[in-house]
Amino acid sequence: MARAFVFVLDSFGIGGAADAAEFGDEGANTFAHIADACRSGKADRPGLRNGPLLLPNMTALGLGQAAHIASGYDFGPASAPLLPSSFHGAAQEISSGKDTPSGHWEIAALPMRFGWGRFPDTVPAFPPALTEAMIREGNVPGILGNCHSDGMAAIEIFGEEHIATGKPICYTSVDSVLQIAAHEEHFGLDRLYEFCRIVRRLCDPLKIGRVIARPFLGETADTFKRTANRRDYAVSPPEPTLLDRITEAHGRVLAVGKIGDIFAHRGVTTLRKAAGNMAMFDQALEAMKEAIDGDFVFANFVDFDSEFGHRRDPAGYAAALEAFDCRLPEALALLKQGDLFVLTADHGNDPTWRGTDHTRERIPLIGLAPGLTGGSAGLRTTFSDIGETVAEHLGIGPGKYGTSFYGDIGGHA
Ligand SMILES: O=P(O)(O)O[C@H]1O[C@H](CO)[C@@H](O)[C@H]1O
Ligand SMILES: [Mn+2]
Ligand SMILES: [Mn+2]
Repeated sequence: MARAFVFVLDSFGIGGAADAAEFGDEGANTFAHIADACRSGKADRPGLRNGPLLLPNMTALGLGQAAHIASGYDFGPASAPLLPSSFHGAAQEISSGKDTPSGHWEIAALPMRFGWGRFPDTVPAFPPALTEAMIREGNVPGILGNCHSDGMAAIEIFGEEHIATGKPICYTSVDSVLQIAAHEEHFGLDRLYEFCRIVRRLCDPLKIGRVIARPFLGETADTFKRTANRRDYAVSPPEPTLLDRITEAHGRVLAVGKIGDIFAHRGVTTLRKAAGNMAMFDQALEAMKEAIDGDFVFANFVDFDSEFGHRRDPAGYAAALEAFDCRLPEALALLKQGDLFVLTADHGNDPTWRGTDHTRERIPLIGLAPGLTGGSAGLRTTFSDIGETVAEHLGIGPGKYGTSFYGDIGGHA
């Protein structure tokens, strides 16, 4: 028996996806372009950060090697010594989407190769029958938006009209999402959640992955601010995931952050939530301390994606990575012999790229397995290899989709 920990740095892609061109993302590379921006002084921000990207702890786990495996990128500090028992590699996604559920479900050994519905980039974006049903069943006077949009732009453009009319702001993106922004006080937070539950049901036949509540506060376009009360209403995974397999084997899944929502709370034993990466890190440490043999701690750090990737803010993203890296030793210090600790990502979100959407990229898999030899896991053909490695580590039989790399890093023969 043993314990396993997977921390997902939401959107921390490392480029090189073989199918990036099919997504309009050829050349996108979240990590490399942040590092390049830092190196050339383009990610300096007084009072926030300066100079080259410094990630000594992730570098010691093999981030540089992982980047090189994924795209040939040379991070430079990759020549620094690696920690004993550390391992590194990169993985290609096989799911058809580059969204958060696709990435996480594939990590949890359930790739989604087909099947998500999406709304076209037209105005209106939603089919009239859906819009009519949302208004009628949701008992609202109409909807605003009805288009593809960046979330902050949607609030800036429609927020004041929303307050005046009570019409929720409904928008989408290239992902399989229908997002609903509404004012926490004028519209009401509970009412927004209730409206989202109704829209969730209406979206089921359209195979929309998530309906997302995006509450905000403020009174004018220049003062609107989204709050931490975002809530995702996801469809249930269509087959058992690693989380179900672990709980069936009587292990516990200790989820941190968005993980509960992403898996529609299936296979989740306990859930810890917090606002902001640092508070989330505190929660992840608490989960690590609580974990006993057979348990799996699965944590998501969403700020990288929502605060910096979608906002196309390389300096902010770099600062968030550096802050995360600084805290990593606290997590590593909690590891015992026989534990498996993995840092990875669910997709890319290159803050130097066009638009505001995710980018199709490979993901890093770096970590520490005290007691094992560690080394290179190479380039994996699916994110599911991470889930299968966790399964093998926890003594759970193999699933249908991925291949464990546990043997490559010195695990069970
Ligand atoms: O611009 P915001 O509202 O953050 O939207 C983003 O959030 C959605 C869910 O993560 C993505 O599909 C993307 O559109
Ligand atoms: Mn994500
Ligand atoms: Mn996102």
